[in-house]
Amino acid sequence: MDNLIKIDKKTVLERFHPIDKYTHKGIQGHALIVGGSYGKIGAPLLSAKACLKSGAGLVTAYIPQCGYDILQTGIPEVMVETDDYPTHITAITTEANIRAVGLGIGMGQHQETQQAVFHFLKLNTLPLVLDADGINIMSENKEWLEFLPAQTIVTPHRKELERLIGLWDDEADKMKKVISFSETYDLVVVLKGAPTRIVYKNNVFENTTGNQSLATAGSGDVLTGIITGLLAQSYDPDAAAIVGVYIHGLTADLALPELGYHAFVASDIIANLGKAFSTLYE
Ligand SMILES: NC(=O)C1=CN([C@@H]2O[C@H](COP(=O)(O)OP(=O)(O)OC[C@H]3O[C@@H](n4cnc5c(N)ncnc54)[C@H](OP(=O)(O)O)[C@@H]3O)[C@@H](O)[C@H]2O)[C@@H](O)CC1
Ligand SMILES: Nc1ncnc2c1ncn2[C@@H]1O[C@H](COP(=O)(O)OP(=O)(O)O)[C@@H](O)[C@H]1O
Ligand SMILES: [Mg+2]
Repeated sequence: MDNLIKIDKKTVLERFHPIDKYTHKGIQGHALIVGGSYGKIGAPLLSAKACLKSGAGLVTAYIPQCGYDILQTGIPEVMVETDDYPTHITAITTEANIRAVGLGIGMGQHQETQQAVFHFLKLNTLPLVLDADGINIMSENKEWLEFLPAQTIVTPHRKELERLIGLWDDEADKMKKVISFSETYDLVVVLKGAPTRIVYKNNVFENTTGNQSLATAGSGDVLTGIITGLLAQSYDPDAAAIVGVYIHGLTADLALPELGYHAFVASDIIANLGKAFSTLYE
């Protein structure tokens, strides 16, 4: 592919914003993580934690009631707003002054949740990351793609992509279809995999960090949190995606000597975020 740009340290440093000495949490931005359902509260917990540990000043998780104690105990730094319903999300509202939203992880596709997404999208103008069931719900309601703000970031794995754009013949056909999809709806598409590629405005970026340790439950939920955290810090959406996938992959490379390929879990991505971001200051 002739327009392929490698995501390496140089590409990332061109887009990275070091944290200013005189910043405060208001400047660092307030992110909203929307997701979770009964049995899948771990997803927003991991995502919200990763979001905060990627530099967002404040993070609120919007989850169904059943996740309240879990979130508040799992990460006391994160604020929580709950839906009126116990097991899944039925409305998406917040009192907070939010700068970026990550939506869909562990959320399920209950009919009421789909309606909640519809009403949210009709009013929302905030920068947005859509993952997991956020993507699956769009696949079930393709006419809603029109409501997405410009440069919304979508982060499908292979199956989620197939639901969203349909099957492709081969790799070249897939990239052609994704580029066209990205242009039609003005989306930053993060094609998760080995390697992860990012498609935006006819440019294709390919990540150089990460390894098979990342093939573990919740690693995509963590990526959503990282990218949402960067968006909350006012990164351009394509830059947030590029810096996010690089840092996410780098955590697995840095942890490899200690954890190997087997013992690495999604929480280890979060545990290694500090080391990964620090390499950008060296
Ligand atoms: N602790 C929690 O709360 C967790 C909650 N989670 C939440 O669960 C929900 C369901 O998400 P999900 O991705 O597991 O299900 P789904 O979209 O049906 O995909 C399954 C099929 O797709 C494929 N496939 C999957 N990954 C692929 C990849 N990387 N690369 C390529 N292919 C891949 C694979 O298909 P196969 O290869 O077998 O044909 C597989 O059978 C979602 O809301 C999520 O946030 C999870 O994050 C886990 C931790
Ligand atoms: N073999 C691999 N090599 C590199 N990265 C991988 C590999 N397998 C999975 N990943 C990464 O792990 C993440 C998996 O995301 P996803 O499938 O959404 O997980 P989950 O839904 O369980 O959170 C993606 O960022 C993907 O690129
Ligand atoms: Mg996922």
